[in-house]
Amino acid sequence: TQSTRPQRLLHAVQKNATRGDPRSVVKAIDNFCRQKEWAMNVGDEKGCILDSVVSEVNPVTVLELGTYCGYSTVRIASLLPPRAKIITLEFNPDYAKIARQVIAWAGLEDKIQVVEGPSGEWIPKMKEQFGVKTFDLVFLDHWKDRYLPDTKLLEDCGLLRKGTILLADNVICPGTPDYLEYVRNSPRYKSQYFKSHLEYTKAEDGLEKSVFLG
Ligand SMILES: Cc1cc(C(=O)N2CCN(C)CC2)sc1-c1cc(O)c2nc[nH]c(=O)c2c1
Ligand SMILES: [Mg+2]
Repeated sequence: TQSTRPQRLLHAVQKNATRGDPRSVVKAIDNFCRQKEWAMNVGDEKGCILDSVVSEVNPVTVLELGTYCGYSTVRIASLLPPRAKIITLEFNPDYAKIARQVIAWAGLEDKIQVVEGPSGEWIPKMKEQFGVKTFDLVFLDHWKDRYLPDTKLLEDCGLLRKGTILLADNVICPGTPDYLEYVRNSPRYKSQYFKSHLEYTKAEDGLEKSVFLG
């Protein structure tokens, strides 16, 4: 039976990365996507912007919407202080299965909780299920049509605090116009656009960083 692209990406990690070395896992995935097959990881160019935001925020509690194969999950977790945690939501069970193995190869299982299912159903359960009070950082990288409704849900569920940072991938390509319009015009956010490129291509894309003002 034919393998899937996430399975081939996992095999590239197991073949080329060192167990317990998150940066080698990130490098192995980027090399696979540059040399073999494009895949929708945030990539190294936008990944460096992600790294700088994570390092600046120094979050204790992180929410990632959209795990895919765990590339950005590993990238973020490798920068977190010892007791910090990241909860990552993935709708697709096949992606979640691969991500758990990529995360295990990086040796970051203790910092990461992969949760399978729709973000719209899990966000309202964050407090009761995972003992979350508020998130310090939210990385939106799941589905363009869910960025705005899930942001409003996070607000309504009291999961954002004054100073929480929302960082959104793909605001240009594939594009999230309704989300951009909201965070750029709402008095409750201060937004900033980081121009970059779609992973592994020359097409324009960027990250939008928005501070929740409470
Ligand atoms: C699937 C896909 C195809 C894209 C594209 O324009 N392509 C032209 C150029 N060729 C080379 C690649 C394909 S961009 C993109 C994409 C990229 C992300 O970072 C995503 N992140 C989260 N969730 C998504 O659904 C998501 C989709
Ligand atoms: Mg993306």
